[in-house]
Amino acid sequence: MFIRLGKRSIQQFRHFCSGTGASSSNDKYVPRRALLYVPASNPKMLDKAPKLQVDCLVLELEDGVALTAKAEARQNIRKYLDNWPQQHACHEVGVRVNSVSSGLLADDVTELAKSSKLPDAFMVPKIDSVDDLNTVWKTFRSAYGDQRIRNTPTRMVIWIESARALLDMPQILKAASTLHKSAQFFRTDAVVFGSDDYCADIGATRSNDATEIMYARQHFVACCKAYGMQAIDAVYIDYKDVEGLKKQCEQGKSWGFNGKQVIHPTQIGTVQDCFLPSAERIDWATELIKEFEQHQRGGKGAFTFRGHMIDRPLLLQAKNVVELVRNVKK
Ligand SMILES: CC(C)(COP(=O)(O)OP(=O)(O)OC[C@H]1O[C@@H](n2cnc3c(N)ncnc32)[C@H](O)[C@@H]1OP(=O)(O)O)[C@@H](O)C(=O)NCCC(=O)NCCSC(=O)C[C@](C)(O)C(=O)O
Ligand SMILES: [Mg+2]
Repeated sequence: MFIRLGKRSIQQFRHFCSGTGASSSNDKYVPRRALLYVPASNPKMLDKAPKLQVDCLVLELEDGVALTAKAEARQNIRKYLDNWPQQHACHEVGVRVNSVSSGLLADDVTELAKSSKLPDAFMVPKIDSVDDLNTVWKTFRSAYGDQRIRNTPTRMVIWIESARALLDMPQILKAASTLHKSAQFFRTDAVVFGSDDYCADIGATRSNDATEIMYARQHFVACCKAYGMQAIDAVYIDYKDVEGLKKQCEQGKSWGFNGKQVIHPTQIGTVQDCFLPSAERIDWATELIKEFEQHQRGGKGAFTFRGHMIDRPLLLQAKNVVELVRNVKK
């Protein structure tokens, strides 16, 4: 539904991917090429949400909602959960609650827990420390009760938005994985870079070419990938500048990001097209995996494919391409 590829590539792909499916809903790969914020204080935007052809919807309670509108926005999301639309065009509906440091998290979660429905993901901004993560867990346990938040398919997506958090990412991401493994709390499978808050934190001036966050973005990707999590790139706030958005998407993709945050529906197409592998790349991945398997059977670890030396790391990159395309199709 979301991709524009030749019929042949898709058929070739389907054939290739059969049998490589994820084992359970908890392990499922969720495509998050674009994450669109929908401020929950705006009923008109919420009404449109189910039809938006975006990989991931972020029903927003944090900075996209004024302090004076928080209570109403919480109720709007609770009602959205209660009257869960029969169909969504997206792969994931997440709710971005307020941060631990805001002092508003408990009120958010208490209201959301009144609904019997859990969203596909809870999204938690400004995770600054391992302590913040533990507070999130305790807040959810106290509002929902232990049983409702254990072993569910609901994911957690967290935001890194300060210098301290950026440097402490290894500890934070490790703690998120441990919380899932030891307490069966929501699985964290994606991390989002909150570059505007990060710039405010380090005193940088935000620019369209984003040189001020180059180091942070590259460090961020390395940490996400070290812990097996998707890396979601910065918002491009100049939402009418399509060329600038495209350029930043391409840069992020080539650095290893899996997707990008968007604030306006007009940004979705550019971002999702960019983060979808091209037909040539899919062909490369499909053929490479086939050849790798043949060489493995012949006892060879490294071999030449289309003029390049191929070994296991290239195989893993090819498998990422396969998995993304398989999951992007509903
Ligand atoms: C920029 C704004 C104000 C322009 O809003 P607008 O109404 O002036 O735009 P428009 O061009 O007139 O809108 C055209 C149509 O699209 C709709 N529309 C427009 N936007 C949306 C949307 N997001 N979701 C769903 N529908 C949307 C809008 O309702 C309208 O529908 P209509 O033609 O039927 O009248 C608006 O797009 C918006 O509110 N976007 C979300 C802003 C937001 O949530 N920001 C917070 C997240 S980013 C952040 O926190 C930072 C970060 C990550 O944490 C960190 O880097 O630190
Ligand atoms: Mg932020």
